Amino acid sequence: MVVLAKGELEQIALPAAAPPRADVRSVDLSAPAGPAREAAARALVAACEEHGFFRVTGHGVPAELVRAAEAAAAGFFARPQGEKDGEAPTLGYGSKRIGGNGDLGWVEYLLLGVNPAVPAASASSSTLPLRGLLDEYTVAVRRMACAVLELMAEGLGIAGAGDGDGDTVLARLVARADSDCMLRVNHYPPRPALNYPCLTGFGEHTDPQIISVLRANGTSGLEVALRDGAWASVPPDGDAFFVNVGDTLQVLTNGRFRSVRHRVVVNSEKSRVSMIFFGGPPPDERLAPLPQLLGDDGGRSRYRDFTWSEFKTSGCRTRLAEDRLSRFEKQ
Ligand SMILES: C=C1C[C@]23C[C@@]1(O)CC[C@H]2[C@@]12CC[C@H](O)[C@@](C)(C(=O)O1)[C@H]2[C@@H]3C(=O)O
Ligand SMILES: O=C(O)CCC(=O)C(=O)O
Ligand SMILES: [Fe+2]
Repeated sequence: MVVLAKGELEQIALPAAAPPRADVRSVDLSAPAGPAREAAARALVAACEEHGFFRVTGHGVPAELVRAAEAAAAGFFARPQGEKDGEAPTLGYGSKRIGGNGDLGWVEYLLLGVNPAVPAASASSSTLPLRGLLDEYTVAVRRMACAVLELMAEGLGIAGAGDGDGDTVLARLVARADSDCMLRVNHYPPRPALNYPCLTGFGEHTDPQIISVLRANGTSGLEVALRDGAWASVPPDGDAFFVNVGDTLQVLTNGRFRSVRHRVVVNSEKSRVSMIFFGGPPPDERLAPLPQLLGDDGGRSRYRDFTWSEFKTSGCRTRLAEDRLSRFEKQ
């Protein structure tokens, strides 16, 4: 349940709007080596440059695992409020407050680190099955995120830039044992019967990490900002995965890829459950445009170097909608 205090509803009310449908590009991760894979890699790069957003097909994540994780999450959100609140320390349960700087949304959520020291130890007997399924789901989606980054490296012509262990430079940033990855499960209850036609579910923002892999239960609500700033709605698709370019990937590509601004609007009678994997780098990783990608800009980097923990610390002080990269841009 999401309970808003007097005055808070006005903060998240939105005017009725039906943005046009986004033209979401599809990338087939299962394309066989050769011309088909080269075409998929080119399509991926074009989508990241143009929109910072695309759909992934041929992803290899078992549908049964997705359904089971989503059903277990929906079951958790249906529990009594007191039980859910009790899982704040173990499952990162929260409601209506996003981050610590006053952002509100018509949402309740779970927010989990992907590399906790002893994952199952923090789960109670009643949340153990949910925790186990979310862990299994995360492993599968993280693998997919790395496969997307491998294909991306091929499309960018930097696939030989690994250290010989098979992973390319981009995939390795998310694959390492100490990579700072997270899983978020959001539940947007149906829009309440009020005077407002639309509510902010999750306010507009860009994701700070390298890559986000999102899926939802076939309920609409996700919108992406186009280059001209206009919103476009992402058609609901219960079977697909969507990928967002994050701020860090914008930096690594020296601004060639676009960290996509997105939001969730609640105007549906159906509840929306989404699961998002955020692939972030290890805390001490120094981030800067990849040298191989500086060519197009005459060798000039648009961003100053920073570590992921520096970026995270500075980002945690910002409101959701703020541009977190501007302070790292070179003049
Ligand atoms: C307002 C905030 C919530 C957020 C941390 C921040 O200070 C700014 C970035 C927000 C965001 C957006 C993407 C992810 O949902 C998230 C977990 C993340 O890494 O950055 C959230 C943060 C959060 O909810 O704590
Ligand atoms: O719940 C969604 O569909 C998107 C949420 C989102 O953008 C986020 O959690 O960062
Ligand atoms: Fe997001």
